[in-house]
Amino acid sequence: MKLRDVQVASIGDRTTILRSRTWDRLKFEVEYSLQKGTTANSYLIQAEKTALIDPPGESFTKIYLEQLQQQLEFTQLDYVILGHVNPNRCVTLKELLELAPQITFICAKAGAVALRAAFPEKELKISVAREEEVLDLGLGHKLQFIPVPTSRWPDELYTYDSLTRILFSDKLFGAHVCGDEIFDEGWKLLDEDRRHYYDCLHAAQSRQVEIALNKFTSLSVSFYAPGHGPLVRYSKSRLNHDYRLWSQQQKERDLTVALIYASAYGNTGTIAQAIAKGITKAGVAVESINCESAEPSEIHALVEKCDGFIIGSPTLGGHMPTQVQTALGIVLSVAAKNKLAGVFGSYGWSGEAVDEIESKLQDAGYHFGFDTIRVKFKPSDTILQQCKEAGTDFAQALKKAKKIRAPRQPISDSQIDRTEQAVGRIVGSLCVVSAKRGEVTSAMLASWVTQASFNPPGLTVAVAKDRAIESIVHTGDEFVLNILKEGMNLRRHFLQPFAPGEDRFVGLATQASENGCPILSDALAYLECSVHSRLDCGDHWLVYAIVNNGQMLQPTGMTAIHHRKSGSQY
Ligand SMILES: Cc1cc2nc3c(=O)[nH]c(=O)nc-3n(C[C@H](O)[C@H](O)[C@H](O)COP(=O)(O)O)c2cc1C
Repeated sequence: MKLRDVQVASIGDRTTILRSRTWDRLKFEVEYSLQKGTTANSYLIQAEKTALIDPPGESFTKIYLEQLQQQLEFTQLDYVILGHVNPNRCVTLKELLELAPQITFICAKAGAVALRAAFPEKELKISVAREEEVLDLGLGHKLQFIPVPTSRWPDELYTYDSLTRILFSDKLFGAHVCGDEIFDEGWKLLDEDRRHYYDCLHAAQSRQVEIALNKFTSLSVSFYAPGHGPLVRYSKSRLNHDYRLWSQQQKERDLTVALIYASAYGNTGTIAQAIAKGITKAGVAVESINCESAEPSEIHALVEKCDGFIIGSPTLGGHMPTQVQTALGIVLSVAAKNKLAGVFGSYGWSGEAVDEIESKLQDAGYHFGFDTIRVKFKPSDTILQQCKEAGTDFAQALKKAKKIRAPRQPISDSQIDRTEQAVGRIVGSLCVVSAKRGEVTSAMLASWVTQASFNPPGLTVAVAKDRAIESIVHTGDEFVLNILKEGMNLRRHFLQPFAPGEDRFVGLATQASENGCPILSDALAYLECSVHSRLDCGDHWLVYAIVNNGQMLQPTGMTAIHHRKSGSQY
């Protein structure tokens, strides 16, 4: 199998897709954590004028430009339309400009600022896209532009071709999966990837996503052409509906965290995304604000209404950027002292910005929901997992505080729900699920385990959505189910609280299984499993796994069983 290539296909009148494909994980960002590769989709419209939409980032620069050269004469390229501008994409743009210096860039206003900053030495031709304007490429191809600024991409821009009725939707409706299918014929299999993509990229800006969705309701769209993954034709209305539903669900959460950050080169942004994922998976909403593009009044309003806030900043020239300084000033003057705080940031060598934010918040008397996160340059996969867990800890602390603040109801025996008592009579085998994906290892105690099929041999485990291990037991992942022996004390070990990223196997005898996940040597038996699918069950994922291999570790002994008084607890 090729590791990277560019697939080219016609998708409409004079319209070609160039899909830069990788079957490997592209980057260490949470959005790629399902490790199914991705495609960076670029589009070419060749009418009387020629327009290229969204060239990929530097991972594909060379192979992409080679393919593009086979589709056109570079001297004939009139426009390059940018759904958003980032440093990664600018690497490709730089080479493209060498080959086609005549091009005019079309992007949103914030994109124009970013482009000029990326190429200070060049006299770029830039046309700022405005909603009411139409770009006529000739032969019926009239392009309409839809600026949809969000906190993560203040320069986000969609493009609509009124002839083919394709909506080029950049970050909206994508998925990080790689394959040969250009369209979404197999969309039912994409559910988990699409949801993961939404959770990573859009859940923390769901308000803006709703505004974006409303911006093209009046357009008749034949299909959506996103920046990543399959084109959306067969599941167009379903995905639109899902995005609305997921955004609505974010709005209905009881608790909200304000995530306020800036990121010049993307590293602090990557950390922010991991923290946000950890918070949202615990059922708490995140509203993110990019200090560089937000109005002070917007920051003020969010800080006032949020239940907790987290501030992130890079260190540049020994300081935090002025926009972060302004935001910090607003936070210090507006946020009530009982709001939970958090600080994070990427730095190169000295990291003054994070220290300064932390000490100012400390001096002002705020309590912190996690230990301040300092990351040297780019976060690794292990660090991202820690950031996610820190986010989950933060969300759990907020939920706990809310419960404490709620007035206590006097409890009498008669009020204990009889149904709960009855549900509590369901028992399960006490097990430890251990999983490893790349560098990341995790484990959890599980008693909601049961055999689910004979052929293939299969079982289900219910995993609470806010468990650290949840993010590494997706479809296709592997784990070991360690079945505990009655009378052993392993249970107590796994019940203790673990800090984000802490090794959960310290002090325990373990051995590696064939699938790489730790086996507890003191377990009664173990099973090596691969995750077949996951069912969304309220606050838990029901993970169905196929057993590939298993062994008794002790010839005698009974399975430990967990008896409960109530179905409202494990
Ligand atoms: C112009 C410039 C100045 C920097 N100054 C500092 C500094 O004073 N101290 C430090 O620890 N890192 C410094 N760095 C490193 C950045 O903090 C580091 O690259 C960080 O990952 C940037 O985060 P971001 O990608 O979120 O913008 C500097 C980087 C640049 C480009």
